[in-house]
Amino acid sequence: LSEYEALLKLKQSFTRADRLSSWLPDSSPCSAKWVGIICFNGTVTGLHLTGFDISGKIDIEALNALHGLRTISLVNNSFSGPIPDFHRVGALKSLLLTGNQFSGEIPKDFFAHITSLKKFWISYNQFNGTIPESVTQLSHLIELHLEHNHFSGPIPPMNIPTLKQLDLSNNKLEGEIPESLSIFSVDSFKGNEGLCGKPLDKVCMGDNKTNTNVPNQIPPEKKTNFVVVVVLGIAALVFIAFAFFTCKQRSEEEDNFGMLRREKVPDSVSVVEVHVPSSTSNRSNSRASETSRKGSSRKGSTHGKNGMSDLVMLNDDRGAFGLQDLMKAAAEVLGNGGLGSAYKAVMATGLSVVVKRLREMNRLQREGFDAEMRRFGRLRHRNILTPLAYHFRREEKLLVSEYIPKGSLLYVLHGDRGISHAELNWPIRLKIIQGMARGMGFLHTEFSSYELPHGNLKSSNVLLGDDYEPLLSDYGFHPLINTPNAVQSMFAYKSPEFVQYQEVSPKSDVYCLGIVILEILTGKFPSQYLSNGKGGIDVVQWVLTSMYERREDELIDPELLSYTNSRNQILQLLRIGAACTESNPEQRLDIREAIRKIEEVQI
Ligand SMILES: Nc1ncnc2c1ncn2[C@@H]1O[C@H](COP(=O)(O)OP(=O)(O)OP(=O)(O)O)[C@@H](O)[C@H]1O
Repeated sequence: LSEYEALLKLKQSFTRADRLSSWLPDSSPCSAKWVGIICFNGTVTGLHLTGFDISGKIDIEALNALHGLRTISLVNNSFSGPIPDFHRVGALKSLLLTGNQFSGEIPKDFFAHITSLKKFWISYNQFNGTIPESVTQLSHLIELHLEHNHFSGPIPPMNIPTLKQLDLSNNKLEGEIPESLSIFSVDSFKGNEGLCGKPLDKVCMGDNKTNTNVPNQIPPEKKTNFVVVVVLGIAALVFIAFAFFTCKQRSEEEDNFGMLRREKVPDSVSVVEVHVPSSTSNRSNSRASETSRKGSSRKGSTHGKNGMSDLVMLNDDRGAFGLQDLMKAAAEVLGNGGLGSAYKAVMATGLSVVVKRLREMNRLQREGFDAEMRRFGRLRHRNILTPLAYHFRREEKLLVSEYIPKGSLLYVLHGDRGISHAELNWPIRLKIIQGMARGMGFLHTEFSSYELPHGNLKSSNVLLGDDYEPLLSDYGFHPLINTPNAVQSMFAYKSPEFVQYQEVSPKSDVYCLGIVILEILTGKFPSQYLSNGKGGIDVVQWVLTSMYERREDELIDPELLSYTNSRNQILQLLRIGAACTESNPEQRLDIREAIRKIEEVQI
């Protein structure tokens, strides 16, 4: 069977499929963009029929003929009966069946043949029986949603390190929660009367029978665990004390970065505006005023007076300075992003700079790192922030840029609703979008051989100049970072192609550009910026649904609604934003098309 024949066969097995009218004989599912079909390199990789009100049978033979199929979403439809033999469809990564009427038991070995699964959602169905033991074989599983079914019996001893989301709530499960799952919250288990053990406050008694809430009593079989915990605790304390003394010694011996180190940077905060307590600030200020010496670094110099490697100036548009000047400056923590922490430093000369400590950039040795930095230093474009200087040591890398007083687009758009936000009128928002697009075009030319010429475009990395001309920062880091760190810290790795296929390309930058465009037009904080997805709004999904339902006006930031004459241009840009965030990179605009369309929008 060819792909189109297989899909038409599948459609025939459905009893209500009114919305699949674009699935027509003799057309190609990928190039003719059949609704609900996701393609990659011309092959069908996803079947996303969410909320299509379809019922009937699911022809597994037909699905089996789609060799590239990796994700199936039939969420919120009306399928019923036992779970189909999805385990016969090869290499599935996501199987999402939430919100149907499936019922009966899941066969014992169901998961043994489908070990590639990363997401398995069957919540809000009518499944019963026990959770099959074979679930423990899903070693890549990230999300497991079984909530609101009728599962009974014990939870299998799952020990899956990749598991990030677990919801077993509102079933009839009983017995002790396996210790490996005690890290999940109470919500993952609530609504199961017979469950006991952590994180619930029901202690298990005897043969895994539950007891009422007696949290302070330690049952005999737990006493050995208790001893082990105490021993481990002491070992951890010894280790921490050792690490503390070693670090302290090292930092005193090695460098003079005491001032920068003294600031305590909060962890796991995506954006923070932290101000140094005034005592520290004053102390730094007074030190700064003691000195009036000139910068100690010259362009290309690498060693300061004390023999310690110094700053290398990349661009002396703002005058030369050295590490000594930085260390004597008044410093303030700006935030702790994925790539490291950022400090504002005001030097004695009055120049304010941002010093970014690059935490994860250990892929290149000195020469490679120098070469990349020199590339950055040569960049000249009105929408690009060219760094001023850098510092390289194996254990400490700093990148110094000019401080831009208005701050980032993120702050101006979602921070306090002060004057800057009021100034974000339609012409200025258009100017920001067009400037960002030009900056991206420039980077895609300059770094055309890079997989990700920017790699980390998001509103906190778009700084706003005095006249609201946007300046892109934190670009071009891809060659410097090892992949696992890049995955954690660069926004391009949140693109759908990475989530689904672990692939990134210059089109991933287009996805990031699209997110910022939608953020600017809707005025909403995109949930895509958060790693746990909690908070903000999934702007991509919201825009898709509202456009599909012809309710585009609700997408526009209420603060732009007074620009009634510009409604069409705003909608035109919303459509461009949607085309940039298209989940299939093949169907997504490429950067040149995106720039051309963005430039066409006139006030
Ligand atoms: N040159 C600058 N001028 C003014 N503010 C800046 C400058 N560089 C960064 N900032 C602001 O400082 C804050 C922290 O920056 P940082 O780059 O550490 O965080 P981030 O952008 O959230 O994360 P990432 O490390 O992924 O880029 C952000 O709000 C950012 O907008």
